[in-house]
Amino acid sequence: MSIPLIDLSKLTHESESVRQTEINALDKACREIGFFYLINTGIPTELMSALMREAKRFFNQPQEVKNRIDIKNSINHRGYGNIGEEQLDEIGHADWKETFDMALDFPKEHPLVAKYPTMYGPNQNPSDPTTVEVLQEYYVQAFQVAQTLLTAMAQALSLDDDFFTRCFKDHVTVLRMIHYPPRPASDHDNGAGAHTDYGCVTLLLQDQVGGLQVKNRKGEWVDATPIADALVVNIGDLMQRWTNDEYVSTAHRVRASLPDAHRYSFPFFVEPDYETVVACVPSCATTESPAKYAAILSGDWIQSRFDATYAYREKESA
Ligand SMILES: O=C(O)CCC(=O)C(=O)O
Ligand SMILES: [Fe+2]
Repeated sequence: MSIPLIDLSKLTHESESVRQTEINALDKACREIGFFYLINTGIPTELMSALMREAKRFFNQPQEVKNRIDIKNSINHRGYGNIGEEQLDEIGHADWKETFDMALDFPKEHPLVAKYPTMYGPNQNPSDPTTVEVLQEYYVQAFQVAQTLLTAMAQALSLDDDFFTRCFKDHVTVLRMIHYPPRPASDHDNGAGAHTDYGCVTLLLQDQVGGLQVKNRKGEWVDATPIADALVVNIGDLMQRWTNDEYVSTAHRVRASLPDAHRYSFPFFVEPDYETVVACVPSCATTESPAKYAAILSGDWIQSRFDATYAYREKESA
């Protein structure tokens, strides 16, 4: 099974038939593999290149500079994560990668920060203002793409257009930069262990190095070969649960770079407001196939997944 291609510009096309054909293709991809390439996203190529450039500059800094914004010093999961910090595959090795996470910046006085301090709050920004500017601009543009996609998914599922997007007022969507450094030839090749994503959807920008693999229904690992300017989109566990398993959250992994290659990627984890009640969407439950999961708060779910994969959070909660 190969990974299908969806054209974002067609999802809002003025021609009803073009639009409907693409929405159907999107729906099929979400049901059958839970992964697709997204082209014509509207995100300028220059912005993608700028993000790549800033990531290289950021990760290239001395270790002690990066450690000043260590994610371990942040209770709301923002900032720099060193190699070995995260282990996505619960039974394998820690991941061979370093990361930087940012999300919406909520001032300390905001009531949601007091209520959910581990999810809301300030970012830990890189010291270079250009890096911060590029990250923020990309966050805004990627969020627009997410809104268009979520609207099309609502249409595909015969829901109100804003069924999903209305849950994104105080959302906890995360933009992450990842650097997979060259690994010693003798070491394990676990760039990112096999896992599913926790949230609604993930929009991934990757460079041309390759390494991302997706598990198909037969259990075979299929390469998500990079396509220039395209995003790789996948369904997360929360969306699978929301749609009563109609849309599938599929396992994927990253084989670590070769001893001489650096890889950079940028997942954008689209996650709704903490207090979004995730209960089976009406069109996904029938008398033959009733709702399988109890309603939960989106934030409670995401939080429980973080705690399982981050060493420092495990220690805190232990
Ligand atoms: O780097 C990649 O290509 C994928 C990363 C990923 O799957 C994740 O961070 O959830
Ligand atoms: Fe992932």
